[in-house]
Amino acid sequence: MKIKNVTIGEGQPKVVVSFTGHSAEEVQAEIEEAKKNNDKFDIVEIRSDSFDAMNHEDHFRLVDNIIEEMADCPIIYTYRTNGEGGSGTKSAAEYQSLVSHAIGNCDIDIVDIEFFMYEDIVNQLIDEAKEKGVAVLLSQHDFRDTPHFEEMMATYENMYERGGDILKLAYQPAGGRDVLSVLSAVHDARRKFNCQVVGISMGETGKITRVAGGVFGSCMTYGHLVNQAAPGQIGAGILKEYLNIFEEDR
Ligand SMILES: O=C1C[C@@](O)(C(=O)O)C[C@@H](O)[C@@H]1O
Repeated sequence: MKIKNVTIGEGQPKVVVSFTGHSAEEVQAEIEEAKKNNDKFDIVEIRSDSFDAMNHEDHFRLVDNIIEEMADCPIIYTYRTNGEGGSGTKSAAEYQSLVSHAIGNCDIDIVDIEFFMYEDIVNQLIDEAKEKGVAVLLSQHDFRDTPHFEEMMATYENMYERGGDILKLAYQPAGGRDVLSVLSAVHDARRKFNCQVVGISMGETGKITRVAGGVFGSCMTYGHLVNQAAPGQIGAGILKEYLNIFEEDR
């Protein structure tokens, strides 16, 4: 999948940096940091749940500002609800209206849609994204637990059948076995479904999935430039260095 100059699913997993600034000033600091370090990441994720205290106009003024400043980079628009570990407190209807506006009016490349949001909302957003040519990233997060392998595979399969271009699962592990299950699910899903997959195990125990997930088929890995967006996220510069280890002998 080629977006701008980035081919997702080829070579190293692509490094996504999450922008989580809560104000115009914090976002500006992130933009400056990103411009100084543009060799350390491939894709920008706008975590718009950070703009929850703003009105609609201010929310999208900041989104458009990031898109304009980071114009060379593929952009993911994400509104992460607090049920899935984000800071978003909007109702389902407001979630739909924000994500739908981003798809219809902003120059985004990928939209993150929470797969376990109401089915009709998810279906409508998927249809709108397809119509607009915006890639659909279907996601599920659990900051407390990791499901069994079979359940993860069923979720990947459902996401695939509903039209996801990128399928992403992120879970908190209780121990090493859970981390292995996530990697196994990534491995099998990548081979079974004709689309891109991501599997993240969070926290310290899960950090291995952020650096070595590509070996098993994960196409992207999330890091940060300024503030961590999730437990276990690694700074983008360090992440790139680790990813290079897997290319050393080539
Ligand atoms: O889904 C993800 C992955 C993530 O939760 C992480 O663990 O790095 C961070 C989020 O910003 C992003 O939307």
